[in-house]
Amino acid sequence: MLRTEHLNANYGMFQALFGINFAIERGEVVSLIGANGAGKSTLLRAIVGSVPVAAPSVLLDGKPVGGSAEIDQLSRGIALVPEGRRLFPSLTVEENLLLAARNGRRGTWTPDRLYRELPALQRLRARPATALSGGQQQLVAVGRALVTNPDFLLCDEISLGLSPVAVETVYELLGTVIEEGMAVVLVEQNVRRALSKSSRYYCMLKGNVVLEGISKTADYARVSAAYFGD
Ligand SMILES: Nc1ncnc2c1ncn2[C@@H]1O[C@H](COP(=O)(O)OP(=O)(O)OP(=O)(O)O)[C@@H](O)[C@H]1O
Repeated sequence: MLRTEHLNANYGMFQALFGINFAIERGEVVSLIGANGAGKSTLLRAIVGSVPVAAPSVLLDGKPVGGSAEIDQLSRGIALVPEGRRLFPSLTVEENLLLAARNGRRGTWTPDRLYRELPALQRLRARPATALSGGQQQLVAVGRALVTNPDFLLCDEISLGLSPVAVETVYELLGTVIEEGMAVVLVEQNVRRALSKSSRYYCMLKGNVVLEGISKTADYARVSAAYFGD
């Protein structure tokens, strides 16, 4: 299990997270919803170590892993697909994937497997990553995390700004990943999609978790009130 315990996070003097208790079991799909600025990205960044936190507040299987660099979290099986993708612009699709694979763990996800799952990506492998469409770049961004073979895949707004067809392709890939037992955290702007793809959800507001529950039985009126802080 990956969890945070009373996690606080600051950007300088500004406190972005207040005592967050969040947990995800191996193989589980959990969504994280909330308005802009609620702290969803900060929570994911804190888990992978790109926002500093007190070491005991992020725990993997009961052991503190907070405060480590992102590359150390990859070796522990925690990978982030960051908001805005952040591909290396000077590298090709293939180079982006190979670099990630080298920093991650060995497993069933390799660049070749990814090309088999996504033949369109195979044809683009020699292109600079930034010469791709938004949807294609998002597939590379998800692929880059997948080839590190994580147990926990943290996805930050992977459907933002994509065409409906591109969103479908990205979620099809995630579907395969989930079926094979990888745990996924989904930060999603689209609340309906978030709830339909996850078994549990957390709703954040102003750096706090204000509501959590089972996605299937979520009461939309309550979720909406928590989301907007009514
Ligand atoms: N690098 C940073 N420096 C200072 N403040 C930041 C930084 N990144 C985020 N914040 C602030 O932290 C708070 C939480 O932001 P965060 O990006 O985690 O929210 P979010 O829920 O992911 O929203 P969004 O959907 O807009 O990404 C916001 O008030 C934001 O302005």
